[in-house]
Order: sequence, then C-alpha cells, then structure tokens
Amino acid sequence: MSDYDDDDDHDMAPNYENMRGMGFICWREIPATDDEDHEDIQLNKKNKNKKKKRKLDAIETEQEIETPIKKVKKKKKKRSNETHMTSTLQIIGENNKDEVETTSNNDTIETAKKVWSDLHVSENIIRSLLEQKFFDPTPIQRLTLPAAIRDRLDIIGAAETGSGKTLAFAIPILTHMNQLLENNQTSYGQFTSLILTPTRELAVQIKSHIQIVCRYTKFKTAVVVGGMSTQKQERLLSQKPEIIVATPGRFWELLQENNEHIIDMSNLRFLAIDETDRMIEKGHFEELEKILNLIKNDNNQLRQKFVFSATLMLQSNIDNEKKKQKKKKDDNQDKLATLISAVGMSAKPKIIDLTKEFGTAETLTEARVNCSLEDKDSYLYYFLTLYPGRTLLFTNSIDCIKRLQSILTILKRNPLPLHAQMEQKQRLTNLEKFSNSDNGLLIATDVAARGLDIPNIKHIIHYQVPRSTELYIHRSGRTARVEREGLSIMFICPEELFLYRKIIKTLNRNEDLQTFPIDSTYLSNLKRRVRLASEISKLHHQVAKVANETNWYHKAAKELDIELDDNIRDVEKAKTANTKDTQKKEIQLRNELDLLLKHPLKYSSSLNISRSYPLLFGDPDQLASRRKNDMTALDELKHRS
Ligand SMILES: Nc1ncnc2c1ncn2[C@@H]1O[C@H](COP(=O)(O)OP(=O)(O)OP(=O)(O)O)[C@@H](O)[C@H]1O
Repeated sequence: MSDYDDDDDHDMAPNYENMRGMGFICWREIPATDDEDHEDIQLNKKNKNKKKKRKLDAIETEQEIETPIKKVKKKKKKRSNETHMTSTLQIIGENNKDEVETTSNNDTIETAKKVWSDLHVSENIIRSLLEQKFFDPTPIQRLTLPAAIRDRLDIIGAAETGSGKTLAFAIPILTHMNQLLENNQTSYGQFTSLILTPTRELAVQIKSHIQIVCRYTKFKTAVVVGGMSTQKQERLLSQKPEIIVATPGRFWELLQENNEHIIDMSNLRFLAIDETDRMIEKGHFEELEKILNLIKNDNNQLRQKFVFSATLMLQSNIDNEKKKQKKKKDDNQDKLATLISAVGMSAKPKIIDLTKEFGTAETLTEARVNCSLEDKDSYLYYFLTLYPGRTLLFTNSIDCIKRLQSILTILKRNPLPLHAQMEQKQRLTNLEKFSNSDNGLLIATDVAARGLDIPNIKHIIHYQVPRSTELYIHRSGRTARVEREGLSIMFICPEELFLYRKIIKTLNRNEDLQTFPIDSTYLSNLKRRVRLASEISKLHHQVAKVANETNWYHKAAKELDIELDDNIRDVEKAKTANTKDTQKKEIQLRNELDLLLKHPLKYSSSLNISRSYPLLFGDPDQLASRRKNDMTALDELKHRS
C-alpha cells in the first residue's frame, strides 16, 4: 500500500534523466516554528479587539453556504499587526527597567488572556499561546473557537493561506480533550483525535504546532506517514498517543493490519481534515473514503468534525461559461458533498468562509516575468542573483527540479531539492536546512505547495505556471503569512500563457499581474554563465551515465559468474575513451565558468539606465551581504509603481 502525497510529477520541461540518489542524513522533525521576528506593537487592545470583534460578527452573520465568497476589494496595504508582539513576555521576565512599560505589558497579557478565555479556550492552552506571543486570535480562530468549543458544532472552515487554520481546529480539540479528562469521560492513552492531511511534511508540522499549544498538558501526539518504517510507527503507536496526525495511505495500512491502538475508534471524539480540497481530488480520495467509512460505522454522535482548507470554496468562483470548467466545478462540489457525508457531518455544521475574492493573502505582492522557454533559466538566475533572501521555487515536475538542481549547483547557488522521489529523511533534512538559511533556496514540486509554514520566506517563484488556480494560491501562500509581506513571481513562457490566463480569470482579476522589472544590462553576462552551467551539467550527466552502465555490466557479469563478451568490451573501451574527452571538456568549461563567476556582472554605463547596481559577484553569500542595503525585489516593484 503506498502512502499518497502531492507528487504529481508530469513534466512540462525538457526531459532530463534521473540523477543518482543523494545521501541520507538523519530523521529529524522540523523544529517548531517561532514568530521571532514579529513586529513589536504596543496597542490599546481593548478598543481594537472590540472593533475587530464587531467586524467579524458582521462577517459571521453574512456567511451562507450558497454565497460563500465575500466580495472584498484586495487592498495592498499593511495591516496593523496586533498579533505579533515579540518582546512582551521577555520584557516581563526581565528587570523592571521601565515600570510603565511593564505595567502596560502586563495589561497586554491580561487582555490577551481575557480574549482567549472569552473564546472558551482552556487555561493551560492559553498559557502556551501567550508564551508563543499569540496575543490575539486570527479571524478564522475568532470565528471558529466559540462555535467549536461552546456550541460543539462541526466546522467547515476556509480562510486564506497563513491565517492560522491549524490552531483553529487544534485549539478546540485540545480544549475539549482537557474537559473530557476533567470530567472523567476519557483517560490518557485513549486514541481520541485524528487529523488527516495530504502530505507528510504537513503532518509533521501540524504535530509540532499541536505540541507547542499542548505543552502544559500530558497529551501525546504521533505522526503516522509513509516514508517512515512501519515498525517505528507501530512502536510510536504502542505508546498510546491520544492524538494522531496522519496521511491517509499509511493510516489505512495500519488499520488493515489491525493495529491495536487505532483499530478501536470508539473513543475517537475528534476528526479533522486539513487541506480538504486536495484530499478530495482524483486519485487521493479512495483511502480517505475508506477510513471515513470505517470511522462512521459506530455512528458516534459525540464525535466532532473539522474540515478545513484555504481554497475549499474557490470552485464557486469558476466561470460557469466554460462547460469544461463547469464540469470540474460540479465534480468537485459533488466530491465535497460526498466528503461531508462521508465524514458524517451533523446536519447543520458551522460554515466559516473567510476566503477573499482574490484568493491570495492581502499582504502578498504578485508579479510575473515574461520570457521564452530557452531564457527561463537566465531570468531565474538573474532574479536569484540580484535578490537574495529565502526563496521557494516551484516546478511542475521532478525532472525539472533535477535539471535546475544541477545547473544552479554548478552556478554555486546551492539549491535544496524537495520532491516525492526523495527519501523522507532527506526531505525533512532539506526543509530544516532551508528554514535555517536566510538565503536558502528550496526547489520543490507541489509536494511543498500546501500548508508548509516556514518562517520568513521572501520570494515564491513559480518557475513553471501552476496547473491550477488552487495550486497557485497554495504555492503563493508559503509567503506573506500571518499578515507579513511577501512576493510571488510567475515565470511565464508563451507555451504557458493559456494556464496563466486561466488562473487570472478564475481569480477574478481584471488586470494582468504586474511585470517584474528586469535590467537587461545584466542579462548577456548572466546568460553566458547559465549557458556554460547547462553545458557542464549535460556533460557531467553523460559521464555519470556511462559510468553507471559500465558498472552495471560488470556487476551483472560478476553475479552471473560469466566473462564479458569481447564486443561488449570493445564498446566499453570506446565509451571510456569518449568519456575521457567529455570529462576534459567538462573541466575546461568549469574553469571558464569559475573565471566568469569571479568577475563582476558589469554595469554598462553606455546604456541609458535610470540607476545602477553595485558590481555584483557570483558568490551568493558575498552577494547577499553586498546587497543587504540595496533594493529588495518588493522595493523594486514599489519603486516602479
Ligand atoms: N493567533 C495567532 N497569532 C499569531 N500567530 C499565529 C496565531 N495562530 C497561528 N499563528 C501562526 O501563524 C502561522 C500560520 O498558521 P497556519 O500554518 O495554521 O496557517 P494556515 O491557515 O493553516 O495556512 P495554509 O493555508 O497555508 O496551510 C503559523 O506560524 C502559526 O504558528
């Protein structure tokens, strides 16, 4: 039984044969993310909270299944960032340098406590929320918590990416679990909560988010996903975790093996499905449906269900004119209806839809680069060279990742790959390295498009135009999270224009995305580097291929205990001679490229450019520090507009 995750790996880019596997380091979970760089904001919380609450109450009353999408104009403005007060708790723990400040911080804490407790959150959870400096619920949390905790309703929730949906279902689950314990309605070691999610990384992340908020409880959380040894997961389950976060494939596998801890679902009181629209897509629904049918068997009326996504209601936005699109819409809505029935939702679930007309976060800036397919790599290298910062690049295929990984590595940009053909340990290690590097570059398939909450990603690059609007929203949503700014930039070649247009239309945009300014004075030099890197990559690949084949012949002959045929030996000799030439050529080109990388990307004063960049060198770290005070890609767009 295979575990499924988002690994649609069709290739739109030229094919490139698989490179050899990478070394695997260790199994480590991604560290809990921390909002360490959130802005300090002192504010009069009481008034703001009241105001915000009034606004949200208004939104809530407007919610209707039939009209799920609230039309709001997308404002490209910074919202006040009430939630991110970094220093308050630290200051309170420090010496009383400034009594007034401490008093006001104490007030802030007290206000925050009251806000959470008014939403019926239990005390031990509030304590960990405040430690995280989560002083204010996000809008989706503010609307979900009372309905889920006080009214015990099933919830269907949709809100933009990075809006805190995980805690919107995790807090009610944990609060109820606390209450059940207090009332002796459950005991430790009972399988009480199941959270299903489409990707392994997301499962690991949800677990770490849950662990942070249940720090002051004794609940145990386990992750059950493919790519980990089944024995290890059985060992984890033998510790009787109360909460399980799982991908459906592996969970179903363990159910079929009658795993003792999970097979008895009579105590399963909470069921959450995250990234629901992905879970109901073709090819992914089967195992989920089987699990849900099994869960539903006992007809437990006390079980509370949560169904969440950032793009759950998006389909209603699709233009009905096109028959094909209409069919897709109907299919998905049918599936959603099937899911809701399969989950066994109560007759009147609470529907909270905060998705915006424009689909993406308000703090997201979107742009495009138009270029030919041949020039894409050069434009990409241009962007990566001129605008350092944590960047997540998406492609539509694994082959494309392998090609880019090779070229960008040769260009010393150190990309970290992430895709479904990699071992799980390496995937998590790469994510961790990426999260820890200010100038990190992760190149991923859509396996990383949903849910991942990596702090401070500056740029999202759609190296290939995503195949669906939902994917565009989810990919872009890896930046501009919780009201921070971020840039999403789409590289579009003529062959992809139809996909781009479809996305723009589905997103209800009246205008094209703005074009990102490119300073053409850099391009010829950059193109030369990219061309060389690409040639080196091909030569390197040829050599590796011959070496592989030769090894294969020898290994096979040894295993079969036979001598290699003379013909094969002759062919081998010829190939080896060729290989030597290829290697020589590769070394020559590498030397040429090294020289180029040591030289500045000259600014040509003969051209009439409005402003000049400093001289740029190829070393990305050098470059990053040189450009620290220079314009960011976002500044670049603002400067222009
Ligand atoms: N009340 C809060 N105040 C401040 N930060 C919060 C709050 N709630 C959650 N966060 C943080 O916001 C970030 C985004 O949350 P989360 O990953 O749940 O978003 P999401 O809506 O599920 O996004 P996506 O749709 O991309 O999966 C996380 O780092 C989380 O810790």
